[in-house]
Formats: sequence, C-alpha cells, structure tokens
Amino acid sequence: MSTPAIAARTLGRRYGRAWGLRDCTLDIGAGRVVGLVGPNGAGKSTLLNLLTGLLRPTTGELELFGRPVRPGEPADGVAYLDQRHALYESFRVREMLEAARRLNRRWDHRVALDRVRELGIPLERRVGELSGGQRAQVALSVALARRPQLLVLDEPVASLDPLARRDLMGSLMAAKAEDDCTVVLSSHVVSELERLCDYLVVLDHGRVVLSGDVDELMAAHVLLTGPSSTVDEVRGVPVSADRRGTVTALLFRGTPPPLPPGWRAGPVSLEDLVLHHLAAGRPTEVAA
Ligand SMILES: Nc1ncnc2c1ncn2[C@@H]1O[C@H](COP(=O)(O)OP(=O)(O)OP(=O)(O)O)[C@@H](O)[C@H]1O
Repeated sequence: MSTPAIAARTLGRRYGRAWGLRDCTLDIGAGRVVGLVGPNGAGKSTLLNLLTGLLRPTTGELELFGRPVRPGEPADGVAYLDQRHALYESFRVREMLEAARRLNRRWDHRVALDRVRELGIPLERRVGELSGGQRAQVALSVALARRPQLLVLDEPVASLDPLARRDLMGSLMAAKAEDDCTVVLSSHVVSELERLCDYLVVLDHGRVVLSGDVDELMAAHVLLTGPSSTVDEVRGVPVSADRRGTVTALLFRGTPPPLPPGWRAGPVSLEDLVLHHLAAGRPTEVAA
C-alpha cells in the first residue's frame, strides 16, 4: 500500500484537564479532499493545528507522507489557511506576495501572480482595502504558491457571503484539479462539502465518530422514512432516529430490515450521515 498522506495513531491533545482531541486514529491516502466536520468544540481546529505542527500532541503519533510531524518546526510541504485569512493589512497585494516569496523556501511566484491577476484583484491595492472575498482569494493564492503537498483549511469560507463562498470553493477545486495535493478542510456547513470532499471525518467531543471514503460510507447506509406511529414495527437497530412530528427517519448501516407498510428506503445525503452519526452519541436525540 502506498504511504498515506495522514497517519494518526491514538493522537490526542489535552488542554489542562480537558481533552480537545482524543484517541484519533486515521489513515488517509494522498490526493484526497477530506471534509472535517463537527459541532462547536468538537476538536476540528485542534486536529488541524496538530497537522500543521502548531500544536504538540499529548498522546499518540502523527506522520504526514511517512514523515513524523515535529511540533514547532514549520512542516515543509504543508500550507495552512485559517478563517481570518491572515495577511499584512498595510501591504499592497504585490508587496504581500513578495513578502511571502521571501518567507517561503518553496514558492512559485508565477502561480501567485497569475491567480491574483485572473481573479481581477488589483496588485497595487492595499490588503486592508480588499473585500472579504478578495482577501480570502489572496490568502489562498499565497497558500497555493507554496506548492503544498498538504493544504489545510480551517473554515475558510466562514466569514464570506454566499457568492464569495462559492467562488473560493470553486478556486480551491480548480487548483486541486491542476495540482494533485491532499486537502483537509473543516466546516460547520456540511452541504458545502458535499460536492467537494471524497473523504469524511466527523468529530464530536474530541473523538472521531465516523470516517471513511464518502462514496463507500453513502453506499453502506440507507435512510428509511415512514410514519412515526409505526416506527416500532421497523426491526433492527438504526444508527439513530430523527422524529419530526408524524414522520420519522431512521439511518441504518448495512442491509436494511424489511419495511412495514408506509415506509420507504431512500438514498443518504452527506448531511444525513453526519447528523445521524452525531445524534447517535447523544441519547436525548436518539429516542424516536
Ligand atoms: N487553548 C485552549 N485552551 C483550553 N481549551 C481549549 C483550547 N483550544 C481548544 N480548547 C477546547 O478544546 C475543545 C476543542 O476545541 P476546538 O477549537 O478544537 O474545536 P472546534 O471543533 O474547532 O470548534 P469550533 O467549531 O467552535 O471552532 C473545546 O472544548 C475547546 O474549548
């Protein structure tokens, strides 16, 4: 088997007495686009900061492309983009790109200039005068010009309006198609990841509750919907149940049970998968 892009073994990070991430074991192949999802405080940023070497693990091991991550050392081949799109406000875009060129050993200035020009972002404008969407695009250009093997994005579109969100995600996918890097991006908005990601990691309370190839996960689950009044007639143990008044949806992993009258089996969306697996860990939401 080829060397995984990300190999984490019982990786954990504790803040004082509380765990931000615990027992995280992952094997993710190179070239994947990984969607990292979970509610507030689930541990997404903690995992991303461990990947980039910004945080030191409390337990476990982490290798990227077969090389151990050394916290505190800038990881060669890893580019990080956070939701603030940190840039030097007073610099002109051209100066920003020059500064990034000087700071990065691995840098393709043509990539940065061409992207910024193609997007119609004026090179002489100050970063502080750019729109949120333009700023995000400049930050993405800086990340891509580093020619990363692994591109890590922490909620990159959180602060953007819907159009700018779509544009940034489009740019990301175009870049991914040209340059076969591995991408990990976190988001609260599962629907936004649906068309982008081919690998899913769901975190809750610092633990991985679901991970795997998106197509395989979708194929391995089925969603049954029917009248809440006859939910007791459905045999088997669902991952979780979502009761909405007179209609209940049950997510099953594997072969579904025979359907009582009025029930039907349907395909599963990424959102169904995520929400049902998150609900499975919360007893109050499981009860039908
Ligand atoms: N520096 C810190 N000191 C103490 N606790 C922290 C620190 N950073 C994170 N935590 C805690 O660790 C847990 C995981 O936080 P983390 O920021 O990784 O979650 P997240 O999934 O990124 O959340 P959000 O979606 O709100 O950004 C939370 O309970 C958080 O309060």
